[in-house]
Amino acid sequence: MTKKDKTILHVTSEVGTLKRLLVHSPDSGLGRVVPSKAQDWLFEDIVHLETIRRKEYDYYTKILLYFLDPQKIHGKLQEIDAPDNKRNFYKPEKPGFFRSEKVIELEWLLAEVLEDHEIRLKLVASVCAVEGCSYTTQTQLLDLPPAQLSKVIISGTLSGDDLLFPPIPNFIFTRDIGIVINDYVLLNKPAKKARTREALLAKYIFFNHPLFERYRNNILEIPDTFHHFLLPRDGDEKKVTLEGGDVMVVSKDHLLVGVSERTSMEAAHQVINMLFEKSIVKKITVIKIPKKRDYMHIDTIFTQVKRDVWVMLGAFSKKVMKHEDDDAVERILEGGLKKDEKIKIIQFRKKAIDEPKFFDNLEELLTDISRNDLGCEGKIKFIYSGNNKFPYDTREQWTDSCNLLALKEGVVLGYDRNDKTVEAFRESGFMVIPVKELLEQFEQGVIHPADMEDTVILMPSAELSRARGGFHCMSMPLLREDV
Ligand SMILES: NC(=O)NCCC[C@H](N)C(=O)O
Repeated sequence: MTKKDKTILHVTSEVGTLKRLLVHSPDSGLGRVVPSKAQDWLFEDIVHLETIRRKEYDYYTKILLYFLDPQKIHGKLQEIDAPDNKRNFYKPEKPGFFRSEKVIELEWLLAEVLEDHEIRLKLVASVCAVEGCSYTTQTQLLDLPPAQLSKVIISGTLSGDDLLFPPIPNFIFTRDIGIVINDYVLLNKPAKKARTREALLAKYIFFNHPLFERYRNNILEIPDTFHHFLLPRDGDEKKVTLEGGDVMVVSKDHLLVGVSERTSMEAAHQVINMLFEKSIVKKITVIKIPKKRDYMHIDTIFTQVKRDVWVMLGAFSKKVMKHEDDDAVERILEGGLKKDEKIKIIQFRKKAIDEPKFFDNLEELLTDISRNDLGCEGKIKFIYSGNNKFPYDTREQWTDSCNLLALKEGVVLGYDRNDKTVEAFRESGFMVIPVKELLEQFEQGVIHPADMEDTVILMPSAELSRARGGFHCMSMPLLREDV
């Protein structure tokens, strides 16, 4: 990979036109998750590998390339997907791989990092230590060529069905390995053991790949506290865990940090100290959400669509849900929610850190961001999961109705299964188009990505949604145009 473009990392918003991102397409490890282990590996179910790749994720790759690196794909779709080509376009180890410097596949980056002998020694030793491999396995791994080694380290599989260590099926959720904040990268510390190897690989890639050479001093890591090592019980409260789904850059001066099932209060505290000390942002808002599998990270309950449009779960809204039993709703909203099931929002400013500002609900915060950080003047629009109707609100949030990826302002990718949320988008004036149809129109030159506005692109999702993440999770933006 070359460094043709000067700016590699720069993200100052959630909605500026996406120019470069890190992704990882489902590797063979996903096809080896067994039912009794699915939950340990943070999947809701086992998935069908061929379907998740060919019928689902490949569309994501195609649409990303069309928006970010069109010369790789425009006019070539028929040939790319011809059965004779055996999906080689999507496979990093094959000569026909798409090799885009805009839509960057992690397996390919890792292979390039592993070309350096010294790094290969260190990384193989680290992976083997984490996974408890034998010395013989470690030696065997060192003999592999870089592309094959990269594949083995990610999938856990040497060849055929020879499994050396567990797969890391959640590596497709590249959002959770790190987050670009302005010109910095904040590396993550996963809460779940199943995601430990992902963090290790991300660390080696950012610290060693030539692509990020100019940014080595801009890589931020948050350490564990000694309280956590020394105090078995109270130490837990001091545990530092942080996953990218809990971090959102909403403007160049303002960062949101979720405190959730995955991101600890101690991590939020460290992020605040570090980012203020280095003057990376001026304002950090901590959003404490219930520690619940349903919500996992803040990006599972809201994401941004446009400067003045957000999609969110109504449960964290000030509005009463459009529920058939209004009394029950009143009870739930006023008394029914346990204390730790409520959302808490506290905003810190660098210049007056001792005077935090509190927000009562999510809409209040998001409205404040749209108006005061992004300069919107009109009405701020909220689109609710499941059109705010019970039980579709919760059902669709579970299948990532709130976890959308903005390719540019107003043009978002979401799952096709979230019918009521899609209905809400339509009612708010958005166009809705299935990805297959859109790709055909791109190929025929009927539409161009640059001309698209206010559109939800519907992506096939039967298998992907079982992994419990949407396109926001499946992306780590490296470069976005400023809004
Ligand atoms: N940012 C996100 O919300 N990521 C989704 C991660 C899903 C994955 N199965 C996990 O539980 O970690």
